[in-house]
Amino acid sequence: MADVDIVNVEKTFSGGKEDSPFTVFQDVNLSVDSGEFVSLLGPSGCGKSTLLNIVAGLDEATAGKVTSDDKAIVKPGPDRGVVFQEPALMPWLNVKENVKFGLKKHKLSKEEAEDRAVHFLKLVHLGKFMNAFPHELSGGMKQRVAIARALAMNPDVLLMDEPFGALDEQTRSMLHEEVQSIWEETKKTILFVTHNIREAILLSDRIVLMGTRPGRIMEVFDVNIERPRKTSDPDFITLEERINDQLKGEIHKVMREEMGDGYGGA
Ligand SMILES: Nc1ncnc2c1ncn2[C@@H]1O[C@H](COP(=O)(O)OP(=O)(O)OP(=O)(O)O)[C@@H](O)[C@H]1O
Repeated sequence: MADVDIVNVEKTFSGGKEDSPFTVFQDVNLSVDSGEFVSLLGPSGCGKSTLLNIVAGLDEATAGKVTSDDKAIVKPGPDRGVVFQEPALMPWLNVKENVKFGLKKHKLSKEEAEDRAVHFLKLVHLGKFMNAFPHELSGGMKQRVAIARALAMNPDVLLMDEPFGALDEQTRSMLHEEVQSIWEETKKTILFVTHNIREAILLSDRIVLMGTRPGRIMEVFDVNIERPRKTSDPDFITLEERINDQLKGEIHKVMREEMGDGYGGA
């Protein structure tokens, strides 16, 4: 297990809009405890994916520092697994081979790699589909393979960027249950990007609401609701409304700036 510390982080893209430097966010500070489930929520473009990519080591902060267990993050590492919205499986490999492929750098014996792949595929309920090929799977099943692939590498931190964004409501809901039980069983530290307020409340210990223009952390909500959570729970509804009000205000701000006088929203 490991924690993540994001200290005074800024990200500026040099070739931003109209080719001038574009600062996505500044002074972002966030500590994620070991074993904690934290969601990043915010309007499109506020920099959720950019921040996640910096923690993954796939992108670099312009200023500030990001550490995991006090070690500076400068590149991707086996201590951090990433699951994206698109599962990006290799079509020529079957399900088990796809999971084992991710283990190549781990220098495991053949038996160990096999055991790990089988264990995590069973954990995501794909025990019967180990020999199937990606084109034979539904979107939800493909995403389960991607989750098993990330977990098989045994990372301390799991970084998930809208992993269920492309799935239908029912599949999404099943995967919510699976992610919760995996998290409870493995006690991974999870940083989870989503647009979906309900998804964030269902899964997280804390929800970090990000705003845009300038990108920043607006508010951090503790989700003190007993698990398993129900969307009909009065505490759930109250928190959903609080977050929704803040998020709506932020989205209207973006629309007003983009559309000027032509915008008829609140
Ligand atoms: N490589 C890049 N070069 C220039 N600008 C970029 C680059 N990557 C992202 N951006 C800009 O940075 C901002 C933040 O993007 P990012 O994808 O992190 O936002 P997001 O909150 O994850 O959005 P969404 O919810 O729509 O996925 C956007 O305005 C985007 O256009």
